Amino acid sequence: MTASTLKHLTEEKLGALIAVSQCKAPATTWIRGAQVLQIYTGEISRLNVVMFEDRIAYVGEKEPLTDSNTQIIDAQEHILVPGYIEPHAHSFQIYNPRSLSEYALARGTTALLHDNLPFFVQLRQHEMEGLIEALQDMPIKNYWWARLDPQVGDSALAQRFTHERMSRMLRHPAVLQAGELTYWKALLDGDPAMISRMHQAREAGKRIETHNPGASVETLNAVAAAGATGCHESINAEEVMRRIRLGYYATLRHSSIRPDLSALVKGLLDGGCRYWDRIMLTTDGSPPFFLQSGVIDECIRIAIEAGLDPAAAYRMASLNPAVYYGLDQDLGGISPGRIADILFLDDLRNPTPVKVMANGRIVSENKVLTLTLREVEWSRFGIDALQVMDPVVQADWFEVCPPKEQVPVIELMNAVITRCHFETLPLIDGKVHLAEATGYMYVSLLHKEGDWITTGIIKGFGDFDALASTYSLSGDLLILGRDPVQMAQAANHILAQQGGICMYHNGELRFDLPLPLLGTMSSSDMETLVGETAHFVRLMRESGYKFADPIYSLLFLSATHLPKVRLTSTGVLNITDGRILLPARQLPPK
Ligand SMILES: Nc1ncnc2[nH]cnc12
Repeated sequence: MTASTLKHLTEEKLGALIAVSQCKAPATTWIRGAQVLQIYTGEISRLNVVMFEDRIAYVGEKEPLTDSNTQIIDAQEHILVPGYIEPHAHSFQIYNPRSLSEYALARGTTALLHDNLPFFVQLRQHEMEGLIEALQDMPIKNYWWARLDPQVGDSALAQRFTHERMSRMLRHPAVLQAGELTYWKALLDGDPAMISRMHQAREAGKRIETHNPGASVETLNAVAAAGATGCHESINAEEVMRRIRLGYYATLRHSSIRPDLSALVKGLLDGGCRYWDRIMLTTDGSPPFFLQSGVIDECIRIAIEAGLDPAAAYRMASLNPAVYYGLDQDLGGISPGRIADILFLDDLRNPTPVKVMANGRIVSENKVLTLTLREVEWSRFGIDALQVMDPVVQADWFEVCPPKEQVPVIELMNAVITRCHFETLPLIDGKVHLAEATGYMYVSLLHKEGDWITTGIIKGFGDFDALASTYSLSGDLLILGRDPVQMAQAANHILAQQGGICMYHNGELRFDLPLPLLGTMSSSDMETLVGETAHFVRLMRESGYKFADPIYSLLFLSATHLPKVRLTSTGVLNITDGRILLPARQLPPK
């Protein structure tokens, strides 16, 4: 390991910081006369911020020693706040860790914690570590989480979580937390492998994020007893308070599937909440279209508009995560000794910075980066086109042959929650026939290398001829539609291009988004992806999709951490009791 997330602090630099702080050596940068939000107290004062290279040496009323090399930035018009920290990024939602980094940095998010899930399950360990390293030494600080479970019912993926790999991940200096813990049920049932992973995380001194939607006080107690320290699943103020009372940090979400932040802040204010220091903010892996109005800057704006004292809102986005992850000696405040990640605002009520300074250099003006982040050579880390079967999918692969007269139908209740009804649908030769059944579609999960297919019937997803996607949590192909012939055409299209999302209607390709990185990520920049994904959402709405985010619906149809029915390698699975409602079919060997 050579690179590091924070620039190395040498003894020489420490000496220089002391000298600059006392005007015994010239500053390299002096931000003159700005109003500074003192994040530790909430005061706003007109102060000088003085730097040696990438670190702050002095904050106060005195003027620094300068020389001809000192860069002086006049900031009388600006309010300075610390760089924002996104503690919960799923950096594979059509964008990739680098494109998200660029976009977030341009808007003032100077540190990200990335989910390692698809990378960890698909890459070899040295590739995973290579990827982490390739994203180090940047103006944006890229930290990671280490998953404890694969979040899909696939034993091959579960086997990748070996003791040795977990230990390497958890000891990695760029990994700040374990989680998110979605198999908490197995942990509470005493699963030795899960207990061992929690123990490893604690021994490594890492935070543990859990994923406990709707959890009771009893469940939260048990998960905290097992070592969990944070949870981002609160959907009302009482759930936030329940977590804080038990010692958790609570992260409030403004995400495409849970845009709860405004209501949470209002609920907490109405309830007289006085404890905001253990609260953080996240966009929780929202797809590009949802990030159009910003990243953590947008979360702060929403919190302020909901009535929160601006100083508290900024603290939730900077100091609180820095303290939680043990980084506040280096990040989270504009104060001596810290890295100079400083945002220049026009107005405290507008958190989108007009200038972003990271590591002591201006890196963005008016949401446009003024430098280029280092390229990542994805293929060096095994991040390539998805290895898939040949494009030989046939229409009859999507047939659904229910064992009894009643067919288990998956109903989408919102963007991500499903439930199952047993319904009577037209059958021809024992196969479900949807030609006359409005609102119902065929849905399949096809193993990416063509070993098996799980088929079923879905309603509530809209009404279109065909959609195929390699963007799925299990990494397999999700294929939906009313017309099996076009479904096969759509599947073959994305197999031929080794990854992507496409839609066919009336025999025509209506939408085509190649995803050349592991079938879930594009190599285009975020601005392009904001447009592409907004277009996809529009098309889906026109096709009858009614919920907040069709991209998440695709991702999670194969994710077994959510209720109540999912598509898996063994069949259509009832999550509640583990029953297979429709078994997967093995496909003939190629
Ligand atoms: N648990 C999860 N896994 C993957 N992506 C997510 N986005 C939000 N929650 C997620």
